[in-house]
Amino acid sequence: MTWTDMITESTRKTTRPTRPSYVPPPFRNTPFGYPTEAMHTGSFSGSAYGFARSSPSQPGSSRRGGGRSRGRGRGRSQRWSSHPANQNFNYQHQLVDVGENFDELEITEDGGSNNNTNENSVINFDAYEDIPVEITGSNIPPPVNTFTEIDLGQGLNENIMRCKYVKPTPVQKHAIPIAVAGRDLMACAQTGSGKTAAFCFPIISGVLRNRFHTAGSGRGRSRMAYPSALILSPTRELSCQIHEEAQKFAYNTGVKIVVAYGGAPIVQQFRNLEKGVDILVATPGRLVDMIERARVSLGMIKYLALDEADRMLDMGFEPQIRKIVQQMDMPPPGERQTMLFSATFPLEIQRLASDFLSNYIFLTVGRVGSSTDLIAQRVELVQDMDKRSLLMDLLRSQKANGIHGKRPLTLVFVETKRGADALEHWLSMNGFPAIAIHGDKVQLERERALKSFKSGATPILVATDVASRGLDIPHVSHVINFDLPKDIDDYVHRIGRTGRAGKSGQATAFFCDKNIPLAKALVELMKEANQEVPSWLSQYAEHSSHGAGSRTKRYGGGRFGGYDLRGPYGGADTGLDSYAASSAYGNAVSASTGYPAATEDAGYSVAATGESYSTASHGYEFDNKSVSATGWD
Ligand SMILES: Nc1ncnc2c1ncn2[C@@H]1O[C@H](COP(=O)(O)OP(=O)(O)OP(=O)(O)O)[C@@H](O)[C@H]1O
Repeated sequence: MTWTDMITESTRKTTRPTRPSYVPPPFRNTPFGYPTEAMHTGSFSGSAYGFARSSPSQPGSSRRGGGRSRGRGRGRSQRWSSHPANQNFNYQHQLVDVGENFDELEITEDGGSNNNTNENSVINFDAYEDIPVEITGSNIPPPVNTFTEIDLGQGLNENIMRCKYVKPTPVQKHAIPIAVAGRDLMACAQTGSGKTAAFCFPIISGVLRNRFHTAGSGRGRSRMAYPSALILSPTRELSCQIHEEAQKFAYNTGVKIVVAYGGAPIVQQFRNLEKGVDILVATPGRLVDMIERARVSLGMIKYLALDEADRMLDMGFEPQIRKIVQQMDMPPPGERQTMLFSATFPLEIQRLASDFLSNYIFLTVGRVGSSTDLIAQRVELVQDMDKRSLLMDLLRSQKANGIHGKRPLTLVFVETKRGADALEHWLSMNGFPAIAIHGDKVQLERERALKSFKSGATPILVATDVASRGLDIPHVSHVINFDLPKDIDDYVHRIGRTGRAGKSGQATAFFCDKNIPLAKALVELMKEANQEVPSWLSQYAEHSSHGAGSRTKRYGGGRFGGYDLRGPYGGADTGLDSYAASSAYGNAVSASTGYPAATEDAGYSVAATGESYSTASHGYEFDNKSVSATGWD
């Protein structure tokens, strides 16, 4: 059985019975399952697509390939091709007809209605042009402006093109070179800004580089699986989404990716593991179960990524996470590479980071915990009893505004599971097709609800916070906080289900008396995202204390936004005390891609590296070499 047969087989036998097979959206409805003739004929060459520019070498960054000698163009391409691992997947590449296999992988039940072919190519890149970037840590690898500047390998580069990812997003520009250089990373970037690829690409590329053995399943008679990468995420749906994304990125490379999450039969997941696994995507609870049953060993883990790490703590997963990372057989920090990603990083997660990460780089793209200004935010003052009629008015008024001939999707967040069921029922009775998703529904119902919403069959999803994090659903044009969350970070993630990948979105919040503790944080957040704040909300904010949702409390006082707890030099023992006092960035790093002058004071970052970044508009300097870094260019 070929690898692609196996992957198709495993996808068919997925524990998610409503999704028998999968084809990544960008590849659907294309004659051969991929968009261009050039791809079909395999006419990419390393020099054309892979390795056009060499990066300045970074001291101390060589552990996992980042410090390998790098040539330019053809020379580097030849080196890559001669790599045994690369020969292996080139060989597979020749044997396997890409188009046929994409046809095999097609999702049939979507009926094409969830087809977002070409969507990535129309991403609004300009939307991120002036995003502020802050980096702390030592020996920071420089950012890139194109994917081809990074030595990700031919197979992955081809898949990036197939996905129509034309340029890296800002977080990808910075995070990918850092991760490819083998460095630990704590990265915070706004919702919908491409964090998934930012950790998937380096992991897949690293797995390919180190692939001298077959994927880690049982050795000898043991049925233990030995993945070399682990991606932890808080919810089942998010784990499934990351799994699908990663499969798309690893298509036809031979990298085996398996997902494990609760609420689905564990036996099927064991079978998937037995077929071999390089990258395991898992929720913490199910993973602990598998480890305790001696079906998964973490002894070979080289890459560990925690997506939405702060949410995992909120959900009470800290004991499981600590168990997985610190008390099992996982290699310690320094021997594995660890990455934490989220759009929000409250203080408690930074403390966890200091236990899990080694000599890490702290990256923030956009202000920590901020919402993107692609989302138009409105807040309506309303009594509890009037919420339903206000919701009805909103839904009626948007009914006419279709996207691509389809009705826009609306995500309505409520506080409780019972509230979700009740609102779903009430909306349905009133002629608004709605479906609910929450933690009391069995997994199959949750998946059906999500699928029906994604496809547009049921254009209103009533959800608890189970759907607030990470889910990437095209065409969500409006997020309504029917009940506001208690915590501002949850608000940020909820509204982040719209306004993704450079597209605009709308968010409406129903504010009632019990939300007064959130007023201050909400006003700060809205102002920062250049939103109009109603005067009544400002008044509430002035009269309320910091309250439960306070950003100041969450992010540690003083500065608005997050900062590196290790201090301005990222904890580096610089021996350069005098530099700490200097604000002139001498021998220090401050990275800002076109940081607006008005906000510059809130966004300093320094690290002692001996390099200097210029904060002059749209430019960097590395070791006196100018590198264009104008956000997206
Ligand atoms: N370089 C790129 N070019 C075009 N589209 C991209 C690129 N990177 C990511 N995307 C698309 O942007 C969307 C959002 O990406 P992703 O889900 O990774 O965001 P995120 O930052 O993880 O969001 P969240 O914080 O909500 O989890 C996805 O549809 C993804 O396919």
